[in-house]
Amino acid sequence: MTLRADDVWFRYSGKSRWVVTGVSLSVEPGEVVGLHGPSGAGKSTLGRLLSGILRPQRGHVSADGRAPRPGRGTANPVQLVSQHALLSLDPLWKIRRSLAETGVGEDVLDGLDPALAPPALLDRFPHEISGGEAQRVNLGRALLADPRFLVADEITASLDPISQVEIWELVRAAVESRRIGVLAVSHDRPLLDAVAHRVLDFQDLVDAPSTPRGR
Ligand SMILES: Nc1ncnc2c1ncn2[C@@H]1O[C@H](COP(=O)(O)OP(=O)(O)OP(=O)(O)O)[C@@H](O)[C@H]1O
Repeated sequence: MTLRADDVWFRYSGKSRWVVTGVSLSVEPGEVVGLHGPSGAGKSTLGRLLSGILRPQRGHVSADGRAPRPGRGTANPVQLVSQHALLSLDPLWKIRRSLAETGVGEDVLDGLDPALAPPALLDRFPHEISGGEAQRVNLGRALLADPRFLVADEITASLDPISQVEIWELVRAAVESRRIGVLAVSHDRPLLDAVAHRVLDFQDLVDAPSTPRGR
């Protein structure tokens, strides 16, 4: 079971520049791989490709040999968690309902690991919780979907230091107890050095020519 990108090329429209140019990488179960690079390089785009939200125009993405697909009845084995936790939560739904969206019954949530479904937050709306709490809920929702891989895109970029530590402890616990693989995307190199087993530089992954051969 490996999350793989094989010679992946992507651009947002036919006339725009290629954002992801010939990228190959792999993430193994139980491994945290850091992805570092400057703003605008294409890290988030690669994260969306790896979680199946975007499809490459060339090359392949696979998790356990199959393309990850969000929203096809069964839970996506590659869950994406992004920086903007509050935007990921429906403002009209209580946290309980957002977490239950993963397929866990709303009534079952009270008995689950409080780290994933914090009891004090379940009956609040998103506007009634802090940014750190929202990111904890967002991460809990991704983990309740029982993924094999997590793409964590700047998940603590806008949080205070204590919330940052709490969130990364939760990720590391999931890596160790469930052996999920994590791609941790950030432009904060010291953070990646602290949380990842190895760190890739986006610039080292991209193919030198800015268009795929044969086009
Ligand atoms: N939905 C979109 N439509 C068109 N272009 C986009 C879209 N999303 C991103 N881009 C462009 O793709 C390029 C890469 O963006 P991306 O968000 O992947 O970079 P990033 O490395 O994650 O940057 P940051 O660290 O600032 O989040 C940028 O030039 C951006 O303007």
